[in-house]
Order: sequence, then C-alpha cells, then structure tokens
Amino acid sequence: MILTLTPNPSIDRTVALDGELSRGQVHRVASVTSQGGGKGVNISRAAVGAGIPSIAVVPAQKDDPFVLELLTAGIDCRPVRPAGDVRVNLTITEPDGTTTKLNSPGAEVLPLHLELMAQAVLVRASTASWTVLAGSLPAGAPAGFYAELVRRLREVGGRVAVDTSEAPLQALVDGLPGSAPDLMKPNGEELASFTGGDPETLESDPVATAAAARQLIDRGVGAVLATLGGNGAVLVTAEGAWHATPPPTTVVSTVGAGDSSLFGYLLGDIRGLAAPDRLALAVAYGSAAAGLPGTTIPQPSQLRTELVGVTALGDTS
Ligand SMILES: O=P(O)(O)OC[C@@]1(O)O[C@H](CO)[C@@H](O)[C@@H]1O
Repeated sequence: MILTLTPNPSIDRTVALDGELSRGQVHRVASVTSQGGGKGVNISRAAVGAGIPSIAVVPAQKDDPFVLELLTAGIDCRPVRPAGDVRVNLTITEPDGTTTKLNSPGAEVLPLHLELMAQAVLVRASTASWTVLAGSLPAGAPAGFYAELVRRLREVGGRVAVDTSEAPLQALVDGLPGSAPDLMKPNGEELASFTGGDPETLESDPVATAAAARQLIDRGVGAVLATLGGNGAVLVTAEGAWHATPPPTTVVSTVGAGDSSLFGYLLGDIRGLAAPDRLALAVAYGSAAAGLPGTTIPQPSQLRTELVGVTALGDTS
C-alpha cells in the first residue's frame, strides 16, 4: 500500500489552446477539462492504475465531489477536516506542449487542520510500503511542516518520500539529517535552489545534477530522484549515480509528469528492482505522463520502458 498526503489538493482545470497563448488577448477555447489533482493524489492515482492499493489523505469535506471522484477512481481517500474549499489550479497547454500553470494558495489552515492531517498519516504509516508527502503547503502552514512530520514518521517506522518546493523544501533541507526522508524528488530548479547551482546547467548536465544531489545523500537522504524534464532523470543513492533518457515523446501536458516519475520509482522499489531499473521505470512513467493531456496519469500499458536509456555516472562523490 502507498500512503499519500496532499495537504494542498487541487481541482486541476485544463484549458487546451489550439494555438499559441497571447498575453492580453481573448482566446476562445473549445473545451475545458477538470480532474481532481495535487501531487499526492496523482501518485495515488498512478498506484491504483498499476494495481497497488493506495490511501490518499486530503483535507476535504467527506461529501465533496473531489472526494467522490477519487473514491470512484479506486483510491481509498481519507478526507480530514478542511479549512475551506479545495482550491482550483489552472493549466493552459499549447499545441507545442508548452504548459503554463496558475496555482492557487489554498484555504488558510490553522494548526488544528495540520495536526489532523499529520495524525491521519502517522496512524497508517507503519502499514504502508511508502508514505509520500507531496506538494505545496496551504496558506497559513509553517514551512517546517514536512520536516517535522518526517521526524515524527521516523519514530513510527516505514519509508518516507517527499516532493515539495520553495520554503517547505528549504526547511526540509535545513533540518537534515534529522528530517531526512528515504527519497526526495527535486527537479533541476529545486535542486539548484539549495545547492546554489545554475538551474539550466543542472537540467542539461546529468553529472552536475548528480553532484548536487550527492550533497543531500551526504546529509542523510536515502535516495534522490532528480527529474530533468526532457533530459530524463538522475538517480543518486549511497551506492552510485545513474542518468536515464526518455523515449522520444510528443509533449502534450507536463502536469503530473513529476508525480508519475516518483510513482514509477516507488513501483520499481516495491517490485524489488535494482537502482537503474527503478530509474528506468520512473522515466518511463514521467515521459508517458508528458504525452497525455491535462493531469492524466499513465496506465502501465502506456509505458515504453524498453526505450529508456540508462547510463551509470561513475564516481560523483
Ligand atoms: O501547488 P503545488 O502543490 O506545488 O502543485 C499542485 C499541482 O501543480 O501539482 C500537480 C502536478 O504535479 C497538479 O495536480 C497540481 O495542480
């Protein structure tokens, strides 16, 4: 079972344009789609699609259509008392795959709301193969919420993955090694934000990415899966570093690609695959997601894992 916490879930509304987005212009759009999302929710969706049971903890009313959508999708959704409505995030996609996102802050939470989420995770974590803490924190949450929750999860047992950005990511890094998860999944920009490198260099240079990720391993993180968009991903563990390139992909929407990659890695781990094969599965999932519209999460039949190329990066210490 994979347990996910999405403290700031979202209704992902996608507008697919049939031409380029022009700022300041009126666009007539043919259709707008809506999918229940948020990073942990997307990971739960991928899990259920691959036959792995998943519990998704989200702040939402029990009878919110958002919750009903997840239950219908086969996700064991455990809503906890929300501070307000589930936010709406807007995605605009252009025919060349350019994806623009406008993410809302989410209803302002009080300490009580955060503690309910933490408790819902802490009571279930020991029965999960992985607990995944994912996405931004809602308005009002202290940046250190994930760092503190990882510390508490350490006492409960079980493995923890974290995928977040900005201040919560910085707080997690500042709290190392006490707040060290078993897995982190930064993208190039997020990695650069605390290792000081240039984001574009990291995205295009797997060796530089591995060296930056190694800093996290040296501070206690179990494994770092650094996603690099069209350049694939880099995996760094205490044992080594690898780079994987994706199959040729026509990008439709990049939303959910990182979440799918993270799930691919967890699936590989649950299946007992070796590190390079876990990385290949991660990249196969991420690239398949990038080829699907909106926040659509790939099914196993949509993967082209055999077209992922993996190379060992040698000594990055
Ligand atoms: O605002 P956050 O929490 O950082 O990200 C939220 C989000 O962009 O992440 C998912 C894709 O990874 C989407 O389903 C969702 O809209």
